[in-house]
Amino acid sequence: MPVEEFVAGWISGAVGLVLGHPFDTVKVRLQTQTTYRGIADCMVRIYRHESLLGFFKGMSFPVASIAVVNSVLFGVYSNALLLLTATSHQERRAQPPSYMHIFLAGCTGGFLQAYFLAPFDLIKVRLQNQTEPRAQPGSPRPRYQGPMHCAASIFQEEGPRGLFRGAWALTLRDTPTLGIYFITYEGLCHQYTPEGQNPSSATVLVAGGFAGIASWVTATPLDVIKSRMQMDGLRGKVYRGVLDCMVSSVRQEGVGVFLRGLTINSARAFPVNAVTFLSYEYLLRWWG
Ligand SMILES: C[N+](C)(C)CCCC[C@H](N)C(=O)O
Repeated sequence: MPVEEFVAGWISGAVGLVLGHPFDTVKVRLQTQTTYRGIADCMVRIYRHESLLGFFKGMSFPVASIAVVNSVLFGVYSNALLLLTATSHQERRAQPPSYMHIFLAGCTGGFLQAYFLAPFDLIKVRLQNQTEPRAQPGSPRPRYQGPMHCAASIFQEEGPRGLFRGAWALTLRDTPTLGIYFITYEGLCHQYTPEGQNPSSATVLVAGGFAGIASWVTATPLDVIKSRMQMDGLRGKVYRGVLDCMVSSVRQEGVGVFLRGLTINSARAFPVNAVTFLSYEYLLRWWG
């Protein structure tokens, strides 16, 4: 089983993640709190109240965990394609796999990574939603002191299953949309690359960026539900499941609720996934 894909997936994921984290914090706040009037208002208030550091809340854990999550995604995707088409990463340029195979391999990668991602994502969302400014003398202490404390508190208060709160919504969000992610990427690369050649850096950046947008646009409705399920219980409101969360969100806020965070998700998706795919391709060619 080729391991390069796993390592390349890890490094490229980390590069994309740091770049995209400030967007991500604004998104999570907009999706789960109702006090902000929009993206700009949210950014200004985070900056004023919590300084630049406010945008990077909850980042250390995802950076550490992306090693597992992105390597599972890219590693499983690439190895699933190898199983389905019997071609390696390099050979696929000359013999492109069918879109059906790309989609299935992407869905498999998405499905498996969701389980690794679930606890890390839960902790990230809980920390991002703490609005207290960072430790100033006399200020109230936030509920969670950091990622490990957050993980330990959830474990103590809600048991090991508590760490998987929202995991089902996350799996539903990621399985089809990661199929869409890889189809868009491979499709655009194929379109703009002469037969049998490697795509140019510009092509990889643009195809990666649009893959990110296509996948995030389709993922946003379930992303809203996922974030809400992860915050559930902390501030009252108890949803009976994914469907119940959908129905009660729509009843209270209208169908527009599914679009919450769409603009910011897309704005974040382009640069994050452009650099993710660029570093992924180059690492593999370099080791190739
Ligand atoms: C499937 N869904 C759109 C949810 C995620 C796509 C993941 C791609 C990348 N790690 C990123 O954070 O943008």
